[in-house]
Amino acid sequence: MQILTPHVYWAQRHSEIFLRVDLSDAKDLDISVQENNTLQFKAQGHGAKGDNEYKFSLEFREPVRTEINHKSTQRQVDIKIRKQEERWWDRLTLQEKKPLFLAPDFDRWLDESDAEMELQAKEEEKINKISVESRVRKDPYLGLKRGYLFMYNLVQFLGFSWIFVNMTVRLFILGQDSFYDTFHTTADMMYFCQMMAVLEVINPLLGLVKTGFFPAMIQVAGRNVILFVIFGSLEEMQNKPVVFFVFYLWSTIEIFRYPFYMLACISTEWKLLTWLRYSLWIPLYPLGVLAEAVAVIQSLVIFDETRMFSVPLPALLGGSLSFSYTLQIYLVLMFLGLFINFRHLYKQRRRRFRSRKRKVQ
Ligand SMILES: CCCCCCCCCCCCC/C=C/C(=O)SCCNC(=O)CCNC(=O)[C@H](O)C(C)(C)COP(=O)(O)OP(=O)(O)OC[C@H]1O[C@@H](n2cnc3c(N)ncnc32)[C@H](O)[C@@H]1OP(=O)(O)O
Repeated sequence: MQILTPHVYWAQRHSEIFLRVDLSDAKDLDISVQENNTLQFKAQGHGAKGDNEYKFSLEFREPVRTEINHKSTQRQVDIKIRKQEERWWDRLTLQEKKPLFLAPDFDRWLDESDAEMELQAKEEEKINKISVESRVRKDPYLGLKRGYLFMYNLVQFLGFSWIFVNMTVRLFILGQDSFYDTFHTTADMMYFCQMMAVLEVINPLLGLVKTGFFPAMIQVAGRNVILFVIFGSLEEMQNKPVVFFVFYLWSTIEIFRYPFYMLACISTEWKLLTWLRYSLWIPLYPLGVLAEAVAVIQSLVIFDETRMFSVPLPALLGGSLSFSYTLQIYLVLMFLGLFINFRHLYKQRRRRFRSRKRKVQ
């Protein structure tokens, strides 16, 4: 029996070499890497010259590991050999002249930069897998937390949408007259939503969201002072047009903010919604605080007249200290709060759009 050389096709990656030996139904395989860094191949099979014993040897360009991975199929023998060092080789063999039986395996062939990209993609995939696995392992309650947040955001979204739609419809039907009974038609829902919003201060404390505790506190406390103390406790304030402006400005941002959070809970993003969530506050926040300041100023006289919440003082000091003094201090705090939250939202906006830009690049 003649001993022949089969056709061998090769390709490489930074860490390994792939050889495809064109031999079908190969048996009695004897494949090894000798100490002189040479691959010895011998097998019985069906090749270009029919059934025969085929053999070849290849002295590699650089050291390889001696362990070999091979698989014989009906059509070919696949061999995988690991390089000793992860490096790109400019050719397979030590000898410069390519053996006649050797050719590139174009099914697997990649040039160096493509192989680097493939390597990078594999690395990224590995890192992503590890980070997802470790997140799931670290936090077995992730699903529960997301479910809770989704429901919370959904309820808030429905509440604020109801207020917004109700006010808009009344504005179209009644025109300016609708300004005067905003409180009586929407206050219950606003009470409900704003009481629920206390959870927005608790959520970051429990580590459920990445929001800063302080900005959330300023936001919730600021609104609740206006809603419960100024509008809720003074009947004289309840039919003033300022209620309309305050409620309308609050609900306008919330009908975009809560759906944005809902999508975040299911790892989804709508670009337009994200843009609205991180842009609408620019006009709405100062207008909202301005409307709230008008409400506080209008209430000062009423608190002075009714002496509601006034602090009793000895007769020598005038009998009582009107709550309006506290509110005057609060007015200053409001603009301080506006500054803190404006800066916070500005940073959030930059972070959000900068990271999106980076992802696009
Ligand atoms: C000692 C008491 C002092 C009191 C002093 C009071 C002074 C008061 C002065 C101020 C008064 C303000 C009154 C308010 C007026 C108005 O509202 S006017 C209308 C316009 N208003 C707005 O635009 C503000 C809307 N509100 C907010 O944006 C927030 O409440 C905020 C706290 C101010 C900022 O939000 P924040 O959560 O920090 O930013 P985000 O980028 O949206 O979120 C950060 C990450 O957290 C995730 N997340 C947050 N919440 C949730 C949630 N519920 N569900 C799911 N996920 C959530 C969010 O997705 C972000 O995650 P990443 O995208 O991965 O970063």
